[in-house]
This record gives sequence, structure tokens and C-alpha cells, in this order.
Amino acid sequence: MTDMITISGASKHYGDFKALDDVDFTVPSGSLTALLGPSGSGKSTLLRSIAGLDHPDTGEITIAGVDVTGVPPQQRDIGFVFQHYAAFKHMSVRENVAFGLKIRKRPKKEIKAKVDELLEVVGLAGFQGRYPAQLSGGQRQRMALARALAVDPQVLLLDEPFGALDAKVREDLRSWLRRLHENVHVTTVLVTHDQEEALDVADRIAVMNKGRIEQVGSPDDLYDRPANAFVMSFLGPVAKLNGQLVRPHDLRLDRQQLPASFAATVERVAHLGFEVRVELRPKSGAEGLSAQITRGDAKVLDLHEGETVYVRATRTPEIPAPVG
Ligand SMILES: Nc1ncnc2c1ncn2[C@@H]1O[C@H](COP(=O)(O)OP(=O)(O)OP(=O)(O)O)[C@@H](O)[C@H]1O
Repeated sequence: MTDMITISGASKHYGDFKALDDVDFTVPSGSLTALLGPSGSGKSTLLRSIAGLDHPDTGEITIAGVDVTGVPPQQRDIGFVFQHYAAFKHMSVRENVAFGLKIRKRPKKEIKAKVDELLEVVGLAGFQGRYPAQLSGGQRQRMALARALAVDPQVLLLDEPFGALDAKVREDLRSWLRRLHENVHVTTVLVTHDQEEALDVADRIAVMNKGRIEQVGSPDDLYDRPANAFVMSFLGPVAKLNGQLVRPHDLRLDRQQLPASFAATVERVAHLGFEVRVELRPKSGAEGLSAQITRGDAKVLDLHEGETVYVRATRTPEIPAPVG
């Protein structure tokens, strides 16, 4: 696979603060890559640098093999969607989506066909005549995607596009984005601080922290083989066991003491649908931890608060430095 976007040696300072700290990063053609990290880690700065809306102090950026470092956004052949999409309020859905094609002076017939096709793709066929105020938040973001895709950009850049929507709509839209990407195949970079969104949607995830990229890999790579404690903790729940980080679903509970197990008191049993979370207090006085077990296992164990149970890890990822 060739790389659609390359970034090398990108740094960006705001005073003493490093928003980007010598970032090297590539985005393979046709991939859906998520930039994932906590607030302030530099995700938006990196995305905006690809778009040409921000300019790193140092470094080079190429898109489709062309050096775009000094090229303005409108000449980079990109589509961009923000969290709060600025729709033209006085224009219909059709006119909003057609906007980029109109300013490129494409023939009317071509514009109509393209807009109809895109509205079909984003599930807004029949909404052509509506105005942005007559759409739900999720529909507005889908219109924004149609508008960004209208000019056939080489790259689609999405900055928390579903961030302002409620949880259920977000979930629907992310599976919709996944399917859209399978059909349209445009190289996409998605900024999100939501690990579940990244794991669900992206085929590649770059985890950012303090202006640096900590690890790049497939969702499985990152979840199962995190490069360090930061990535492990950021990508899912963790429990600390003898100073080592483990996933709560890699903990087993038994009624009998086994060679590698330790005794703990059951503090709380929470039934969360398919899973059961058991909050435990080790008798050794070590930090409390939670185990995630199945409903079936919980039924067999029949745990109650205050009882003693024996805990062991079935798997501990090998990560270089556990957090202190
Ligand atoms: N114009 C600016 N002036 C000063 N500091 C800035 C400016 N733009 C961004 N920053 C700082 O750079 C850091 C990185 O910002 P950025 O928006 O890239 O982070 P992010 O990972 O996208 O976070 P968020 O999810 O909160 O947007 C933040 O600490 C931010 O305060």
C-alpha cells in the first residue's frame, strides 16, 4: 500500500508549549486512520496541519506524493468536516452539497447527478429541499460529509465530526461512516478522543500524547500489544495487579486458592447486561481492582458482597514500563 499522506519532523510551538513534538506519521492510501488521544494531545493540530489550516514551525507534509507544506488549504484537494459544521443556513441541502461543485463551475447536469448520488450515499435522499435548521444534528453532519465528498477529494479529514451528538446517534453514525468508507474508499483521517469510536471505526489508530505519537497500529495491535502503559490505559479499562497492568476481562475468579491467585474481598457485584463487574479489595492491602466476568461465570460463582474470592490473571501483556 502506498502512502497518501506523509508528515515528517513536524513540530509546532505555542510559546513554550509543544503542541506537536517532532511528529513523523504516514497515512496509507484508502485507509481510515484515527488520531486518538486525550484533550490537548495535539490531534487537531496535526489534522489541521494536513489541511493547511495550521502551519507547523518545522517539518514537511506531502499529499499524494506532492509537497504541500506551503500550499493553501483550497489547493490541497481535501475535504474537511468539523464538530460544528458551518452550513449555509439560507441554502437548501441540495445547494449546500452542490456548493463546491458550483464554484468549480461544473456543468449543471453533472452537479445535479453528483448531488443526488451523494445524498443517496449519506442517507439524505428526499431531503434535498430542506434547510439546515430543519435537519437533526446527525443529518446535518451527514450533509457536511456529502458536501466534503462532492468535489472528490483525495483525502477526507474529520475533526470529532460526531462529537456534539448524543451517544446513540454517535454510535449509529460511526457504523454508517464505516460502511461509507467501505463504499467510497477515500483516504480518511478521523480525530477522536473516544477510544471506543476509534476501535469501532478505524482500520488504523495513531495514539497521541503530549504532541507525540505513542503508537500506530491496527485496533487489535494496540489493544492486545500496547507499546507502553499510556497506550494500554488509554485504549480500554485496566486493573493493576502486583504493579502490572491487566485488562479486567483477563482476570479469573475462583472459590479455591490456586498457585498464582491471591485472596480478595468482594466489595460490589454490578450486573451490566452480558458482563458482570466485580469490585475487589485484595486482602494484602494492595490497591482495589475490578474484574469483568461473564454472566454465566457469575452465576456459577454466586458471589456476594463481603465474601472471599481468589483472583488470578490469565494474561498479562508485556509492556515495557508499568505506570507507578
Ligand atoms: N492558537 C493556539 N494558541 C495557543 N495554544 C494553542 C493554540 N491552538 C492549540 N493550542 C494548544 O495546543 C494543544 C494541542 O491542541 P489540539 O487542539 O491539537 O489538541 P487536541 O488533541 O485536538 O485536543 P482537543 O480534543 O481538546 O481538541 C492544546 O493544549 C491547546 O491548548
